[in-house]
Amino acid sequence: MTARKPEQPSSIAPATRVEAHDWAQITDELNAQGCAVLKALLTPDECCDIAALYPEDAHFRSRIVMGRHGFGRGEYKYFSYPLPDLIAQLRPALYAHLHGVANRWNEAMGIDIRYPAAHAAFLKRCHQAGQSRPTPLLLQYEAGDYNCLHQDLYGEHVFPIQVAILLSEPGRDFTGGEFVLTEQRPRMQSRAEVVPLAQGDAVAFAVHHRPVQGTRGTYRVNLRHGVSRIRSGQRHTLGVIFHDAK
Ligand SMILES: O=C(O)CCC(=O)C(=O)O
Ligand SMILES: [Fe+2]
Repeated sequence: MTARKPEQPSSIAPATRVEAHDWAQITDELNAQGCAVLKALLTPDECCDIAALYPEDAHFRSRIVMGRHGFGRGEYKYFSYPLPDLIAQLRPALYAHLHGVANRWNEAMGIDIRYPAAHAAFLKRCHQAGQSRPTPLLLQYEAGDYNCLHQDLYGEHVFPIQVAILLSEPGRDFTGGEFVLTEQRPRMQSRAEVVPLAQGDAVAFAVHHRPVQGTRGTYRVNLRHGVSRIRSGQRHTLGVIFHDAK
C-alpha cells in the first residue's frame, strides 16, 4: 500500500490560490500606494518550473536583449500562445479581481474606458484592435544586469494594472535586483518605492498612471517600474500583463 501524500500547495489550482488572497486589503493597498504584494502566489517548485522554460524557445515568440534597445542590461522573452497552463490560468484569475480597481481608477481620473469582468472579453477588444500578440514574459538577469524604469504599453488598449512574480530567491539565488517603482506627481518631486519580494511573491502595480486623492481633489500620477542592479547570481521574473500587443 502506498501512503497518501499530504496535499501539496502546488496541487491547488492557481486560480484557487488567487481566490485565497485578501482582495479587500490588496485593493486598499493598490488605491493607497499604487502597488500591493501577494505573498507566496506560486510555490518554489512552480517558480523553478517556469524559470526552467527560459531556454526552451518553443514556448516563446521573441527574445529581447535589453542592452540593444537601451532598456538596461539582461534579457527577456515573450511567451507565445497557447500560454503554459499555469500562466493561462493565473492571468484571467488575477484580472477578475483587478478589473474593479481599474474601473474605479478610470472613473476617478475622468477616463471613460471601462473594463469587462472577464479577461477573455477584454482580450477580444485588444485583438479586434490588432493587439493580438501575447505579452506575458519571462525575464532573466545575471550579475550586473538591471531593468531601466519603464511602462509596459503596447498599443491603444491598456489595462492599468499588471503583475510581476519573482521566481528566484533573494539572498540564495541572487543579491541586489530590487523591484522599484517611481511615482511622478504633477509639479512635485518623484517618489520611489522599493518592493521587497521573496520567491513566489507577486506584486500588482500601476502600469502608467493612477489617481491620488489630494486635499484639492483627485490628481493623476505617472508611474514607472524597473529593477536595480543585480549584484550577484541570477534572477528570473514572470511578468503578467493583461493587454496584448500590436
Ligand atoms: O524583473 C522584474 O521584477 C520586473 C519585470 C518587468 O518589468 C515586468 O514584469 O513588466
Ligand atoms: Fe515591465
